[in-house]
Amino acid sequence: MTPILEVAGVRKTFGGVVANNDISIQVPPGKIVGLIGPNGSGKTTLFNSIVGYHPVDAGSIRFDGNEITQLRVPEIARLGMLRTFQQTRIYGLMTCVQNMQISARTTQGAPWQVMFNRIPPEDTERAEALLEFVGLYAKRHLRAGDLSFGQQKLLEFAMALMSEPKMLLLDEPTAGINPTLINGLMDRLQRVNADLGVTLLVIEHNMRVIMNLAEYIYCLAHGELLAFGKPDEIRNDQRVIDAYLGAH
Ligand SMILES: Nc1ncnc2c1ncn2[C@@H]1O[C@H](COP(=O)(O)OP(=O)(O)OP(=O)(O)O)[C@@H](O)[C@H]1O
Repeated sequence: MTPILEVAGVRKTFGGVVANNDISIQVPPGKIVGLIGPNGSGKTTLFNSIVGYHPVDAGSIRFDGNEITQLRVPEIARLGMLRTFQQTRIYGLMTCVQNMQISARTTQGAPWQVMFNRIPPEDTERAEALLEFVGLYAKRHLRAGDLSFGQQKLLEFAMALMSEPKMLLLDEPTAGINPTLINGLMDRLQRVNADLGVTLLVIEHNMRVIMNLAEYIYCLAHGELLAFGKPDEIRNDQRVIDAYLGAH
């Protein structure tokens, strides 16, 4: 099966720090793939390279049949790939619905124009349906800044779905989420994948979550690709265990 995302030999340095060295990963369409590794192993840097946040030093990145190595964030987003963040990026003074409307494909101009422009009714309908999907419908008219951190992450996830992406890169979706809400979030991620057909690449430190969610897992350590396999293979891989325990 042709991968929807193909990263080949990517290298990214910051001054003397080699954050990613010769990283190659492939994500098949319609799958959930995990990206794990100890703190500082280069996971977020790889996400940033993939979505065009910064140029890479070497290597190539292809998405959905397009060479995207030289493209920047808005162009890659238009092709259907978005990322979410460890720390949420929402507009705290705007309501949940307004945050959603900003993320709609049809919205033009600066975010605050959402408050003044006529919003297509279908955008509002879709916004409310997605807020329902993530369990925030009752809070749709509250200011986003008044939500808990976990709820803000759900809002950010719903915002990412507003533009009907083909693929989402999720950076620690369960971090900071109340443990009792984590199962509900996992269920929603699985439904987005199965029902909407969105391919997911997920950075996650919660091993229970990623082992249950992902069909395949890549593990980075010290900026290098350390291991790749099914969850059971990764769980039992001595190199992975050593990397997490701090052995070199
Ligand atoms: N903008 C930057 N400038 C300088 N160094 C950076 C920058 N971004 C990342 N690094 C360095 O690159 C390395 C990889 O960092 P990165 O954030 O990609 O790791 P990570 O695996 O996502 O870590 P965490 O799990 O803690 O989020 C680290 O040594 C980090 O300090």
